[in-house]
Amino acid sequence: MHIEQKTNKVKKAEKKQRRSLAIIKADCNVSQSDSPTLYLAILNVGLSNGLSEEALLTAAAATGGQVSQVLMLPSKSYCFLMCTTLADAQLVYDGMHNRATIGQKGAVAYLSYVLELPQQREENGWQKPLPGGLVLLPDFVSEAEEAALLEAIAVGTASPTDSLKHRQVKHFGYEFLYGSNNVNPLQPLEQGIPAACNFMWERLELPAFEPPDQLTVNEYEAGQGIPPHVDTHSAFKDPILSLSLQSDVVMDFRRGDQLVHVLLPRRSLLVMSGESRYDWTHGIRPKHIDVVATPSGSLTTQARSKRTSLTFRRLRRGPCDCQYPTLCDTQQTATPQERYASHTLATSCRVPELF
Ligand SMILES: O=C(O)CCC(=O)C(=O)O
Ligand SMILES: [Fe+2]
Repeated sequence: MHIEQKTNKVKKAEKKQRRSLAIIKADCNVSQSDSPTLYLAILNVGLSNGLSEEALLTAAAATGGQVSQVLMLPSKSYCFLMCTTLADAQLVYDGMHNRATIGQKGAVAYLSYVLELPQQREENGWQKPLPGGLVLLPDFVSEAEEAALLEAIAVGTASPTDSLKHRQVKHFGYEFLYGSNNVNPLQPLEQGIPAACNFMWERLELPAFEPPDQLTVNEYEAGQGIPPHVDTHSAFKDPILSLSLQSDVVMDFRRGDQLVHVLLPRRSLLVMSGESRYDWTHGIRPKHIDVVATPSGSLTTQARSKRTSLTFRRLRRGPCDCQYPTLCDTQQTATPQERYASHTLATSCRVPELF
């Protein structure tokens, strides 16, 4: 009886596998391989039936096999992995084939070795150089300094805490107005940037650095994020600084069809200047688990916890004169008169649905 049941399970798997392999051959021109390869097709589960990249990587990691690339295809009930070595691919195959119930309603994954990955439509955002002008300074503050900063921003805020759709914010120096994506330079808040932050400016060692006069504190619960946006050009100068406290997170930078993932470790400072400040959007996807690259280049998952970020900026007080017109609210203004007026009017950013 037991053997009979097992045979049925194997038969069902083989049937599903054959059907799915015919589909990926037709869809992506990818062929099955009878002997192990680095490439695995994950059949019967995919984006179309609720499988996430994180859930797939978590299941693969549980087999002990290392994965170096994931390819999820929109609206498909299959996806692909590339493993780091053949031994890794075999571990993932043996550990997941006809075992891993990672799809919706416990749908089981069937695996098959394939000769190659399909022609990639989505870029792999991990193997890319950082956008120009983006600098990440790990361990910029110590744990003791992190605790002192959290204490300093928790007390005596002049602006009330705002509860945005997806996160909590507080402002110092000037309030950031989410309706217009701008600040009113004529209305400083009673409370400026806490003096406890000042030790950071010397540590930066940036020539001709003007200390910031505006601070936005974002508090993200695990699973919360911020939509892709560019900080309004006419509102703030270059650079923009973002200090990550309490949790690591992955920030995505995008320009046209380019995508670069940047892991922001807890206690690191991100300096956005030049191209990265003006010509790329930045955002954080609302997820509980991040996919991150390991030093050896393979991919793994990492759970987020509550993160507090401190974004330090300096008001521009005039139109923007950057070299990057695409996302520049000043340069996208229609007439010279409007261009002149843009530094007094609250202008909205060109990236819609910002916050
Ligand atoms: O949380 C962060 O590091 C980024 C916040 C941000 O981009 C902003 O407030 O404009
Ligand atoms: Fe921003």
